[in-house]
Amino acid sequence: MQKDIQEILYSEQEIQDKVKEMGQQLSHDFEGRNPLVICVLKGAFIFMADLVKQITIPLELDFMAVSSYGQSTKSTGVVKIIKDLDISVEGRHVLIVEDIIDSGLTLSYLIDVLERRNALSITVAALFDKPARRTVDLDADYKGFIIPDAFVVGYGLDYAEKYRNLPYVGILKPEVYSH
Ligand SMILES: O=P(O)(O)OC[C@H]1O[C@H](OP(=O)(O)OP(=O)(O)O)[C@H](O)[C@@H]1O
Ligand code: HPA
Ligand SMILES: [Mg+2]
Repeated sequence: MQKDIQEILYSEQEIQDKVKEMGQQLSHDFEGRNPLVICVLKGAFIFMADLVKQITIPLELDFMAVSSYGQSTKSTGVVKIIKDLDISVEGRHVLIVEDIIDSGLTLSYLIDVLERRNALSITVAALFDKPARRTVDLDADYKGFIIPDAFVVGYGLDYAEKYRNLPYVGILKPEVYSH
């Protein structure tokens, strides 16, 4: 796997430090609100697991699986719900946990769905933000790292379902997906 990585952007330690900082901030900001924390599968599964361990207030969590990239490094533009939530968002303070915001299509679709289901508030925490690729006007409330316009993998992020188990985040060598 390592041989397919062009450059490591953030080490395991740098990611852990950032996640801790985000968890502390969220613990403060969501005090008394019993948030429903939603993990956007599959990419956010590691971030979610690490983040909730750093949040010290009561919360509930749930999972939603959506997909739009499939076997490609470009969004298909069609966001599909593969697994829906079990817990109702109606009247709840919702915190969406995402690994990355790229085009913004996934999140704008999700926010729209949750608004129509009458969530009381919707907040987004994303570990990585790639603003150069945005096609919709959208910003996260809590952002970990701003990254360059490159396809990245690791720490939950995949290319064609691979590399999710790398403990760091790196840029995938273009020759891995360009043939
Ligand atoms: O801002 P966008 O351009 O919509 O890209 C971001 C989304 O794309 C990835 O999910 P993907 O569809 O690859 O599913 P996965 O999480 O199962 O890998 C990633 O995990 C985000 O959810
Ligand atoms: N890497 C992996 N998955 C993604 C990316 C990325 O850079 N952008 C959107 N989904
Ligand atoms: Mg993916």
